[in-house]
Amino acid sequence: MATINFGGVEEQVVTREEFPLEKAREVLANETIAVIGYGVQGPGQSLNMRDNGFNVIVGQRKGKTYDKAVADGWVPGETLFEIGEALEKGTIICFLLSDAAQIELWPTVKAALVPGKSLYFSHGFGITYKEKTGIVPPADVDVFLVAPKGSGTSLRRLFVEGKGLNSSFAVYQDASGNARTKAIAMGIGVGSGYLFETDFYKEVTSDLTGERGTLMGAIQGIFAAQYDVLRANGHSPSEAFNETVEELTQSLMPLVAENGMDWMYANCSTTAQRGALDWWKPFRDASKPVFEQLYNSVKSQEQAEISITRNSQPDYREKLEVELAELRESEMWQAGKAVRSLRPERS
Ligand SMILES: NC(=O)C1=CN([C@@H]2O[C@H](COP(=O)(O)OP(=O)(O)OC[C@H]3O[C@@H](n4cnc5c(N)ncnc54)[C@H](O)[C@@H]3O)[C@@H](O)[C@H]2O)C=CC1
Ligand SMILES: CC(=O)[C@](C)(O)C(=O)O
Ligand SMILES: [Mg+2]
Ligand SMILES: [Mg+2]
Repeated sequence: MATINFGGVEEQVVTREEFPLEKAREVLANETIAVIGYGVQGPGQSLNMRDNGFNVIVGQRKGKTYDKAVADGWVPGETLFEIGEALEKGTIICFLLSDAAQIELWPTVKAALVPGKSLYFSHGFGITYKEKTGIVPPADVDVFLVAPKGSGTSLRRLFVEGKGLNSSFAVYQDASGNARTKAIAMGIGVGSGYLFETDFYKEVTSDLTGERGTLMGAIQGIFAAQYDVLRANGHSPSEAFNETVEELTQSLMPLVAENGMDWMYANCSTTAQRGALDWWKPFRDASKPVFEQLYNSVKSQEQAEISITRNSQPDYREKLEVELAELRESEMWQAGKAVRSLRPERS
C-alpha cells in the first residue's frame, strides 16, 4: 500500500506500480473468472480482463445482449455460456446483473457457490441491504467487491486509450485468507487506475449519494434551473444551452479535470473569477440542505427500497425509457442535440 496525502489526510491506496498486472495475473492464474451479466459493467470489465490476459468467461441469458457479447468476440460454448453453465465453470463469480435483478437470480447463484469459490460484486448494495435482497452468501466463500468509479462504458474506453478509472475495493468475507489479495488483483485486472479501500456499507452509501447528487441528479437539476431562468428572460435556446452546458463540458470541465478548480478559474477572465468566487458559496449553502436530505434518505435505506421496488417491476425498462425520453425531448437537451451537431469535428 502506498501512503498518499489527500488534502491533509493520509490514506493507504494500491497503485499499479506496487501491484503490477503481472502480479495480478499470478494471483488469479488458477481462477476462471465468470462475468455474469453483460449490461454496462459486464462488457467493460470482462473485455478489459480478457485483454489483460486473464481467464474470463461470460454468462448471459439469450437475447440482444447475448448477441452483443458474440459481436464483442465471446465464443458460444468456449467463453460465452448461459448463466447456469458459467456459474458452474467459474471460480470467481462476478455478479454484474442490475442490483434489482440480483435478487431474482440469487438462489441460482447461491446454489453454485461451492466452498473455495469467490463471489465478486461491483457495488455494496446486495450485501448491505441483505434484509431486503436476501443475498446472504455461504460462509465458506470469499466475498469482495471492486467498484469502478464510473460507467462501464468509460472503463472500457479509457482502458483502450491506455488510461484508467479509479476503483474502490472491499472485503466482506475472507474464507480463504486470501480474499483481499484476490480483490486487489481483480481491481488491477479490470483496468483500475489506483484502488482505495472501503467497506460494503460505505461504498453503497457514498455511491448512491454521489449518483443522486453532483454526478447525475444535482447536475441535471442545476442545468435545468439556470436554463429555465435564461429562457424566461428572453435568451435563445442556443445561447441558454451554450451558457449552461456546452461551455462546461467542452471548455471548462476538461480544465478542472486537468488541474483543479482554481486552475480553471485562473484561465477565465477576472470578471468571471470575481463572480464565481462570490457566487459559489450561496450555491453551496442553498444546496447543502438538499444534500443532507439525500444522505439521510440513503442512510435510512429509503433510496434502496425505492430502487428495489421500482426496478423489480416487469415493465421497469419501458418506464425508465419514458422518463429518459422526457429528458431527451426537453427543449434544453433538444437544443443540445443541435449544438452537438454543429461541433466542428462533427461537420
Ligand atoms: N452501470 C455502471 O457503469 C455501474 C454499475 N455498477 C454496478 O455493477 C452492477 C451491474 O450493473 P450494470 O452493469 O449497470 O447492470 P445492467 O442494468 O446493465 O444489467 C446487467 C445485465 O443483467 C441482465 N439481467 C437483468 N435482469 C436479469 C434477470 N432477471 N436474469 C438474468 N439476467 C438479467 C441483463 O441482461 C444485463 O446483461 C450493479 O451492481 C451496479 O450497481 C457499478 C459501477 C458503475
Ligand atoms: C457509473 C457509476 O459509478 C454509478 C453512477 O454509480 C452507477 O452507474 O451506478
Ligand atoms: Mg458509482
Ligand atoms: Mg452506482
